[in-house]
Amino acid sequence: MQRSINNAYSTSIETSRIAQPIGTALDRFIKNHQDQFAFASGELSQLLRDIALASKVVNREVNKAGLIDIMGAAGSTNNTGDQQQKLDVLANIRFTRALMKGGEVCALVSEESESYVDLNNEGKYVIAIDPLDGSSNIDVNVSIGTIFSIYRRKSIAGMPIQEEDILQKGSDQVAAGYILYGSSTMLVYTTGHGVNGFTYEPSLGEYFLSHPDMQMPADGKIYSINEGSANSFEKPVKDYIQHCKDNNYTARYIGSLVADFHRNLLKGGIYIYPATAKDPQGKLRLMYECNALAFIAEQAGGKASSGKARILDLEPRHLHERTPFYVGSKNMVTKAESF
Ligand SMILES: O=P(O)(O)OC[C@H]1O[C@](O)(COP(=O)(O)O)[C@@H](O)[C@@H]1O
Repeated sequence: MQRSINNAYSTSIETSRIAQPIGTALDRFIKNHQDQFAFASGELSQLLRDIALASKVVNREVNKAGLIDIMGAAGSTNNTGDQQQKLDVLANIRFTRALMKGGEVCALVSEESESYVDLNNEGKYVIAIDPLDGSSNIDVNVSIGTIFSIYRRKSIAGMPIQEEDILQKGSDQVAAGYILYGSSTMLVYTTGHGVNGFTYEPSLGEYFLSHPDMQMPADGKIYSINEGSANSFEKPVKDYIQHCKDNNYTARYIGSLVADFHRNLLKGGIYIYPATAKDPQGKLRLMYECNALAFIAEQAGGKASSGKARILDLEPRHLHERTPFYVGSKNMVTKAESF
């Protein structure tokens, strides 16, 4: 692909990947993108704006978490037995409220809710969200994130929500993304036409295009896995880790999925959360952690696998289903699978 002379612009690979200058405000970017699609109703655009707005509120809470009594455990556990952090609960409330008010979403699947939440029966979209991922890092001021997947409902708007609306394969996503609350706050998302990253400018309260048309290097030298659980890894995983060490790869593991994924997206690398004795199905949840990152990885030229199958082809059987997760640079994931 021949990059345009002025690198400030992302050159269009397909007509649907649109050229927009770095610094374009998110709102403008979404509008320009929508204009590419004659029949676009604007509801998906508004939904993306609602998510961006809620993330600004959550970002403000995260940034001042140390000052207000929002640190630490909420004293409750979520449906998969994770100790809920106060910020988890708050983030869940913020996103649920924003999506309820917006009106585009008929049902919400959240890590923090046992079953899905009916929002607006007339809504055309279903959203699966991990409001605050990596929450065990909140108290120690390590980067955390929000992960979201957007699907079009299958049943007719206005009708009661059906299981087919909720349990959709990752390949049915119409959009997906994450917000990284790190040294700077970034929103990275795809609507199936490439991946773009926006950096939040708090003094202006707006996201601006900073990483157009993100491409994941096909190869890398970074592997991200919690080797603390290595004793219970299956042999293929142990062999792949040894392969990484034999090739002098660098081990990097923040223990915050969005932060580890984002680094590998930019630099090349592989993130692995395999099956372990403690989590025989892996720890990460298919519907609101893995599907979104798999969609982004593939849209950026990377790959995502359960070790045996393409993540986006997995049929979810229940809301909080877990899966082993291998995601990152295409050749590294293929190599890991070969073991
Ligand atoms: O501590 P472990 O077992 O390595 O797990 C860390 C992983 O779990 C997560 O924290 C996900 O769990 P939460 O969504 O409950 O935070 C990921 O962000 C991270 O990559």
